[in-house]
Amino acid sequence: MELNPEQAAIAEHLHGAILVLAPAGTGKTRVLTARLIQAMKAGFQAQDILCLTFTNRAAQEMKTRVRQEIPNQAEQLTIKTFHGLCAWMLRQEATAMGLPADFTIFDDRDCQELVQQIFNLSDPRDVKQYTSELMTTKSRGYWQGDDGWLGVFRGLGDYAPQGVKYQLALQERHTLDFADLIYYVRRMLRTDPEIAQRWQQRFKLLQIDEVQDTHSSEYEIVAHLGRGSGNIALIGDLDQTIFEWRGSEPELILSQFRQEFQPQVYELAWNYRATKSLLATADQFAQEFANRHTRISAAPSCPAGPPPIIHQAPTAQAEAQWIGQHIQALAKTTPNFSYSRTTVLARNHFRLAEISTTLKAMGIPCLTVEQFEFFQRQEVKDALALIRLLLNPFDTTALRRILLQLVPQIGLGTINTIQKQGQACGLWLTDLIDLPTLEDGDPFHAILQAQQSGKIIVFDVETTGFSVAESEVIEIAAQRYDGGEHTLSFQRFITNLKPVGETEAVHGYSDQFLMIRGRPAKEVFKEFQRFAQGAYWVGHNLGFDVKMIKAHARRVGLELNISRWGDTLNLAHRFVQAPNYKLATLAQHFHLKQTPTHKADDDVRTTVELLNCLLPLTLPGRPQRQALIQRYQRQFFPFARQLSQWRQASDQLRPGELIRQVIQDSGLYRHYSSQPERLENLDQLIDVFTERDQAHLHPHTALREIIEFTALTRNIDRLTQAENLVPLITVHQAKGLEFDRVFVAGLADGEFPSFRSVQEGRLEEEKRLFYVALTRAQQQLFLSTHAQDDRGKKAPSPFLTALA
Ligand SMILES: Nc1ncnc2c1ncn2[C@@H]1O[C@H](COP(=O)(O)OP(=O)(O)OP(=O)(O)O)[C@@H](O)[C@H]1O
Repeated sequence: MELNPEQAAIAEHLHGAILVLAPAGTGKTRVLTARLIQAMKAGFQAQDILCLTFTNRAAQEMKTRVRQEIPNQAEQLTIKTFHGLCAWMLRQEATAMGLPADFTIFDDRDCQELVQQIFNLSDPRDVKQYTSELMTTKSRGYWQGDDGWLGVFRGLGDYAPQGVKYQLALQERHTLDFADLIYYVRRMLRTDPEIAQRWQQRFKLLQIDEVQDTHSSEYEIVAHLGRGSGNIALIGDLDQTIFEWRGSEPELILSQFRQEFQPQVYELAWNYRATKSLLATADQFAQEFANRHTRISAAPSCPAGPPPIIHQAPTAQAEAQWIGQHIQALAKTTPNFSYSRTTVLARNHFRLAEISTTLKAMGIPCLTVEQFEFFQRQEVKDALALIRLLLNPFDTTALRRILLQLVPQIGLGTINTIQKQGQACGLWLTDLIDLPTLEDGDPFHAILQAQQSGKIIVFDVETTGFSVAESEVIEIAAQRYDGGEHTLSFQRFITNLKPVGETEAVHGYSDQFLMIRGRPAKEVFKEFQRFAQGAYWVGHNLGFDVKMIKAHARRVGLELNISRWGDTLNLAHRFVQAPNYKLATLAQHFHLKQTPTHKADDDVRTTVELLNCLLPLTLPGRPQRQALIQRYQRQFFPFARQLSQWRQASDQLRPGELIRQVIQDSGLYRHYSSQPERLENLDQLIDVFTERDQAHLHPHTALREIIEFTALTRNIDRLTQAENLVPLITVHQAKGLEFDRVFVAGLADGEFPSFRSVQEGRLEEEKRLFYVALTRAQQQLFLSTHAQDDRGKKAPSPFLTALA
């Protein structure tokens, strides 16, 4: 990869802190990629490097480029978005944080649906606004006092109690929203010194792209991770700050970074992206900024190029046609014309939707806003909800969706009654899709019965990681529980086959210790099976442990029969209001004698005591729960049976095969049989699941990774150059991208700059947004507007006037 001397100096500066602030098109992304390669050549291990990008698409592109140069190491690099990084960290630390280890992630729409229910809203604009406020408050907030979530949501004023309700609903569903990802990581790093220190030592080299759009809570995490090695690079362009409305605080972050890390500052002067003429236009416009940070200069190799074409059409329809005609002409006259190298940008989705209708009618292949939102499409969301429910049996939001769409005998009235009446007695809607619960008539029937006959075993395991296919169980501790009096205990170490590596810091057992004290896995599993024979298994936050122990036993040729088990985390979620659900917090809440220590046998003793406190809490609501189940069980049985069959299949089938079967059996094809486009999308979804399957992972882990991808992925991540279609995208989405030809449409006053942003005092950010639009073009730029729409005359944008 060719670099100029300034770029090369940055790529080679690997030790210590650096700050690169440089204008659009000067090769920041190129340098970051080159720097990763350089670091590995200089001896940094790929697994010690962290690179944060703004989109999954950018992360993917960077990985692909590194792979071309250093094929066998690229996979070990951690190149992620902020949310991807946090999800990955929390997955590893979930148990210590009192979060369910099998949590799933809610996308924006799921959050909005929940907000709509909890805040009882009808106007979609209100739903969006409330959701956004909730998220901002949470990702900024930190809870210091004893008032728990109420403290976090204090900023919401009178609505704080609803904020708490929303949070409890997430908790019940074993899901985290995007703001939770940031929130929990910050809390973890602030409150758990052991974990904080471990993470501080985790990476030896860090680089963060697009720093201008980073929140200070995100910076807090990055700064923490960077403090260990001090090798941290921040890169960005203050003139392209376009997310302050969503809470980014670039000036504050940079001043903190300068103060703490004393970075060497680099600048990049030459723009390699565009023609001299287009750069002169961008430069002219940037003079409008109240506070300009960088100067833009054309690299000597840049061609002169034509000036931008500016056009005012009489109507919006005529403007769209003008764009279409130009694209058609370009396609005819340009050798090797590629539709995907031409884009239409606009300030809002409405304008793009209008233009896409016209372009489609003119036969121009284009990728519309709707197509970008693939994972949000109704039929796709239906199929994803089914899979989510397989992975996470507590996902009430997914269940509500499925019941309303696919189970005709269950309507909103039934769902609301169960949820409302269930709240008072500890019954959840998701209990009604659990076959054993339907058969027993109460979710706690089996555990209460096992308690009476002294047939509960409480257990805990230590493992070498969180990969179901690869990690090993290295310790099992268990106690037979008979009401707390007489206990028979079990405790064994297992010799590991692969080195424990970094996980030693978590469980404290070295390879050497396990070699001396451990025994072969198969022997230990067999003994444990004998010990636990006929008992009901219980543990704290053990959804993940059960998967691990089953998978490990299967690898050594043993089928462990753990069909039913109970979780004290689940009991606590239903019957205890605690600031969090870590074992230690609950031990404190109930004043238990035994406190947990992270050692499996101590934790088992604590869990036994905890169970003693929790089981009596299930008794008062028992008659109401039984009555509710009896009333509705017939309606739920067929779906519960179906789900149980899929769940069994999910242990064996690869994700692509599983989703195909689920889509077929669920009746989704039938449901959408009259809408071929939706059927096509379902088939496309099967393709996504097949393509993204990582064959080396356990089917469950692979499935979870894909579901996480569908939640974390942003619209723009689906933009691929391979499909030869003109992408129609908002300017915000175009950040970091480049195209041969760019059309910026809807440049009317009130639309761009947006009326609302100007009203709210964000004209400067609108200017920067327009600057981002101008700097996406490599060869040609078309700026257009219209003189009139349904509501009357429209003046050209002042941004256009500034270019005249
Ligand atoms: N030294 C170089 N020689 C030739 N081309 C270069 C050089 N450096 C960068 N480029 C090209 O210039 C273009 C812009 O580079 P890149 O996308 O890395 O810039 P950037 O600073 O990240 O831009 P932005 O801030 O707008 O996202 C790309 O097409 C890249 O390949």
